[in-house]
Amino acid sequence: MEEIALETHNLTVSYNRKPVLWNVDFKLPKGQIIGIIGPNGSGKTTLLKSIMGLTPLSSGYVEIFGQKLNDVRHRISYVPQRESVDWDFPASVMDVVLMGRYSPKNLFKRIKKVDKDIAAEALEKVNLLEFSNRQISQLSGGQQQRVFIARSLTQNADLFIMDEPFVGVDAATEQAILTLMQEMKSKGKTVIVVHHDLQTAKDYFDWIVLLNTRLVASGPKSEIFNEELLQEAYGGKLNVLSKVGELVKEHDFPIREKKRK
Ligand SMILES: Nc1ncnc2c1ncn2[C@@H]1O[C@H](COP(=O)(O)OP(=O)(O)OP(=O)(O)O)[C@@H](O)[C@H]1O
Repeated sequence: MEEIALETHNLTVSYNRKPVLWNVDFKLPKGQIIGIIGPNGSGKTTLLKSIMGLTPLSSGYVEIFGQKLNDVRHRISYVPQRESVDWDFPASVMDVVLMGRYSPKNLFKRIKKVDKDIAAEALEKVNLLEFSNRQISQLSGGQQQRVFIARSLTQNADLFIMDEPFVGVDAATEQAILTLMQEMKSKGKTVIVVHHDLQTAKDYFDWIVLLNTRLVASGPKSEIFNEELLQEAYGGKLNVLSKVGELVKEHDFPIREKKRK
């Protein structure tokens, strides 16, 4: 593999002694858009939290750009799941985006004009500049999601980690977020996204990690979208996703991609 952005080694995480991630071991390439996919409760959010040091590991370790989290924290931007945020705190949209300009090392820095310009530019990118002074609690769900992405953009990170950024957003916002991800990729950034929708995963990501408590597979999407692996990850739930057969057929990537070239 080319350069590695992130690797986990025998990662096990338990809640109340019940493992929700079991011996998860993978390496993710730099400069790609990576989807973490799996059914409800398969440990996707827990995986992101353990990468970010927000949940204790039972065993194993994580390396980011070959280093420990604390040495590279300033190079990572994390956008949590929208439901996990308390949206009632009193802060304007601009305040929230400006938070991206602080880091644990400079918590008390003074915000300068350049920071405000960067924040305004990020808000412009997510089409929310006109809402700068609005209280964050007075935005729609999709708009709140975009504010968090704007905050993430101001951090000048090399690795972006996002938990379900497409949930509850309209088609235009979904497209805007995808475009931003592509832009990040074109600048050599790595984007890791938790995503639950198999149907769209095939279009959105370059690389897929299939998770169901343990690692089912990790690889370029052309290698991952086959019925056997999807069955392994989704098991009986695949019957619910009635179109999975079509999905696999439709997803004859190697042939299609070759034709396109
Ligand atoms: N703080 C917690 N305490 C106890 N159990 C938890 C906690 N957080 C998550 N779990 C459990 O761990 C398992 C994995 O949860 P996680 O949120 O990581 O899954 P997920 O794949 O992100 O799910 P979804 O697609 O539904 O968001 C689930 O069974 C969940 O109930």
